[in-house]
Amino acid sequence: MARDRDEHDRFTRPSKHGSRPRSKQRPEHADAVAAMVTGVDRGRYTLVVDDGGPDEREILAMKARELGRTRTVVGDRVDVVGDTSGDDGSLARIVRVQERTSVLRRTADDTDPYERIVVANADQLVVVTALAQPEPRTGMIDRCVVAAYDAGMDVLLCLTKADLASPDELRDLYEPLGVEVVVTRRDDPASAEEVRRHLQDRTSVLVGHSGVGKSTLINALVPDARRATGVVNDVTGRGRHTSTSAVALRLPRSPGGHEHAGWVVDTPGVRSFGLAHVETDRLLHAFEDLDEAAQECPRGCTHAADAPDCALDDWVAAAADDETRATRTVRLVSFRRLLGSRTATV
Ligand SMILES: Nc1nc2c(ncn2[C@@H]2O[C@H](COP(=O)(O)OP(=O)(O)OP(=O)(O)O)[C@@H](O)[C@H]2O)c(=O)[nH]1
Ligand SMILES: [Zn+2]
Repeated sequence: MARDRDEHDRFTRPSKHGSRPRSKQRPEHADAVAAMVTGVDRGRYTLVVDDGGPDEREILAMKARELGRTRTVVGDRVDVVGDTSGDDGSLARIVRVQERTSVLRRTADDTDPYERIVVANADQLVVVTALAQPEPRTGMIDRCVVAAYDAGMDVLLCLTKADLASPDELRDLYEPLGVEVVVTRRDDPASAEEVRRHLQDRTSVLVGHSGVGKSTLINALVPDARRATGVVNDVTGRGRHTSTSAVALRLPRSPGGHEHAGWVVDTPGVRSFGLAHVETDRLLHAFEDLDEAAQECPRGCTHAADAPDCALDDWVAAAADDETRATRTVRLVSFRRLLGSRTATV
């Protein structure tokens, strides 16, 4: 499978470039400052330095030429040199990108060989879906779950507009996959609080289709975020938030509380996840029980419903009682649904 070599190598073989300084590095880099990327706009990076500390500040930076093609995305931990004061007009230089703990990727569509990194170092993907207006689309949710599990991230399914329809069906569909579910409605501030508890101390990426209430939710969580809500002008789209790149927003600290309240990354440009880069085995790792059972599968088993001698079917059949069998069946059917979503069109 074709990949963006540069990014792939950095992620899976960090030892090649390593964190040890390379010989051609200039001595000034020894006193580089650590920072996190919170926004990217046409080659200019917004960073936060001393996150949660006494000298916390936002600075602007560009990439040092020596970084070459290495892509830098929101969530990246980087080292910067130069003017890191954050004063008006100051500009620092990013000289290193630290190894990533997670990489949320997508391909533009399922036949596109080029994958893009959406966000680095995030813990959880929050899939915002309206219970009605617009109708929920399980194909889209499935693809988000696959992308998250492939990245090694947890999934929180946030079901909005609970005043319009019941969440029960979707809950039953996603809880067996290990997905946590929260239900919200605009007129119930306690529901936003529950979402906030799930976001505490973590970096979460929010995705959702237009109109699902994502901006409404973000504004409730991050009061100074000012994400544009509602349709302003159908023809020109003017008056809407026009940014299409990801941006990290800090959750406000609770009074007297945490040093780090967590980050939410809004991704206005991401409407769906192409999954051409996802490998079955990586997806399987997100399901511990299935992963273990699949050790008995024939070599090269696809684990699909029509795969001959797939040990996952034996695992269901070998259940000690009806209840266990029912639970295992739901797990396997759900997993196979996700497998299928890699090639389904939405
Ligand atoms: N009935 C109901 N409507 C809601 C709820 N939350 C948001 N809405 C409405 O749904 C519409 C879309 O909300 P937004 O927050 O703008 O949705 P969005 O997902 O950010 O969509 P874009 O702005 O197009 O990206 C608005 O008219 C909101 O007022 C809710 O809990 N119940
Ligand atoms: Zn199998």
